[in-house]
Amino acid sequence: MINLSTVDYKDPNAYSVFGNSMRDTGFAIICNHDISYDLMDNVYEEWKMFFNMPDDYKSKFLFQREYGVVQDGFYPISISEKAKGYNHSDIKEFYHFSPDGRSLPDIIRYTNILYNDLLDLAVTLLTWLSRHIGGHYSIKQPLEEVVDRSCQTILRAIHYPPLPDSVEQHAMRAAPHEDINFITLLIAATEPGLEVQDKHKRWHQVSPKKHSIVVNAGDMLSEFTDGYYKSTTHRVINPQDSNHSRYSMPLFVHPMFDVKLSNRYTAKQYLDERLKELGLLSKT
Ligand SMILES: O=C(O)CCC(=O)C(=O)O
Ligand SMILES: [Fe+2]
Repeated sequence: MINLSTVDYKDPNAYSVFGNSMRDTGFAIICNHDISYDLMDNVYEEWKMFFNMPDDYKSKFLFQREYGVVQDGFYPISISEKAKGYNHSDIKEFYHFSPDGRSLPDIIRYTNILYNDLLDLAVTLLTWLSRHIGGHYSIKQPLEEVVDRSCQTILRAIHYPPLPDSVEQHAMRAAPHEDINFITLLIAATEPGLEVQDKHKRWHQVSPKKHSIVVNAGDMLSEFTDGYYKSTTHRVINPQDSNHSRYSMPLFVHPMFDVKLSNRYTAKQYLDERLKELGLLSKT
């Protein structure tokens, strides 16, 4: 069993339901929030259009390794990331958007607005966690104050294509992993497939309603709170029926680079170490 709560954003007690779910499972689902459903639909539509474009169009927006640490731009399937400890690349292509990054493809018009709305929601959710943890543990700084409101916080538009006839054995849409960042806000995907692992290593489907937002704790939040909110392993499994694409959109909220997460790491040191493990930053 996993006690992952759906939290009504307008419930006066929402901070406590949310905080308990994040503490117990590392995950929660937010419904009845203020982000426009039409906006979410429009952003999905524009990214569907982008991913349907020919490869030579998409490759104009290819990410560039020398561009800083979390690079913005397009990541084709051929260079998709490998989860820590896995030999197979995930079966997905994605685009990393941050407002400080390069200019977006012309067809992308609403993503910027959604990014800002999600970031505002993330800050509110972090104030809830600061309030929730307050009674239990003394944090170094209110969680909402460490958020990087620009370059490191990335909205990732993901396309998981229909599966080829011969999927490499063990290759998955997204292999089991924990998120590196502070918290993640994931707009409900267009198809099922997301699963979280409980303490007994059993997998559980996460089935958010359309337009709700799945929130999960990342490793940096765990490091910052001495493990009070733990990041939880999750994955995206391959469907039985392979002829559907799946789209999803996580916002990876990061702390500012110079934030001291613990005695061991600043946010920048922590991120560099993890990106090397994923093969997204060169090891030299
Ligand atoms: O596509 C999803 O539902 C989850 C994606 C995810 O976990 C990630 O990109 O870190
Ligand atoms: Fe993830």
